[in-house]
Amino acid sequence: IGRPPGPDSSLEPYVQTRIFKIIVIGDSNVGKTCLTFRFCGGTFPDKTEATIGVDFREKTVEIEGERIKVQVWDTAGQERFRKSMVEHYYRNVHAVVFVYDVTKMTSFTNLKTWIEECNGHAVPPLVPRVLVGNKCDLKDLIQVPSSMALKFADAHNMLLFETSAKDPKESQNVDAIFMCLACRLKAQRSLLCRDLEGRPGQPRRLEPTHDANGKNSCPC
Ligand SMILES: Nc1nc2c(ncn2[C@@H]2O[C@H](COP(=O)(O)OP(=O)(O)OP(=O)(O)O)[C@@H](O)[C@H]2O)c(=O)[nH]1
Ligand SMILES: [Mg+2]
Repeated sequence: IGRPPGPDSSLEPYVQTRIFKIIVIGDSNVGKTCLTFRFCGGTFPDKTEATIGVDFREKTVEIEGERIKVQVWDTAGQERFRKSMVEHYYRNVHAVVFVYDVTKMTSFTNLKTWIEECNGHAVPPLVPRVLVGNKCDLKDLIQVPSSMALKFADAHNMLLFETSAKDPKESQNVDAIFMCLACRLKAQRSLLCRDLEGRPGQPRRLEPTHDANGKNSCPC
């Protein structure tokens, strides 16, 4: 049982597009809005204002033939613009992207506060987290050495991406942040579905088993 090989339009009504909720967290001004804009819209915004509450952006991507909706929550970095929203950010989140600005050391040292906030909201350990150092185009102004960031990422079991929302040459790298998470989530969930399928009497509508190997083709 499962989905037959190849596309079959007669199955479409049964195959729901899955939605992965990914939140983007970090100090104000590190470039969360610009990074999410780059991923979802493909461009760097001319001008941004501090995010109030949350802005939703989304992009539908295809991973191994499955369409997945990546729903990106661009959160506010300023305390006064986020405090009433924090519970919503973390509810049913599938993955977390922590962002700092490579030209601003305080945005890096504050990461521990952001991680504490995340841990304080009972985000399950299976929820993947990645670390993003943004504004790498400002080469002469770098304050956070890669080695320091890498050490921190390792200690917190996160992958590190150093990139720039502004530099068009980096756009593939920005995409890779979200695609890597989407691939990981897909692989995780396919394993879960396979477990469910093994049990008698369980509905089998979700996903075929062959995706359990999806990990191998993940870009990271
Ligand atoms: N040079 C450079 N500037 C950037 C980059 N990304 C963002 N910026 C600039 O940094 C400033 C802040 O960017 P935002 O994306 O609005 O920052 P934010 O993290 O969303 O801030 P809050 O919404 O207040 O939390 C803007 O002036 C952007 O143009 C980048 O990769 N390189
Ligand atoms: Mg913003």
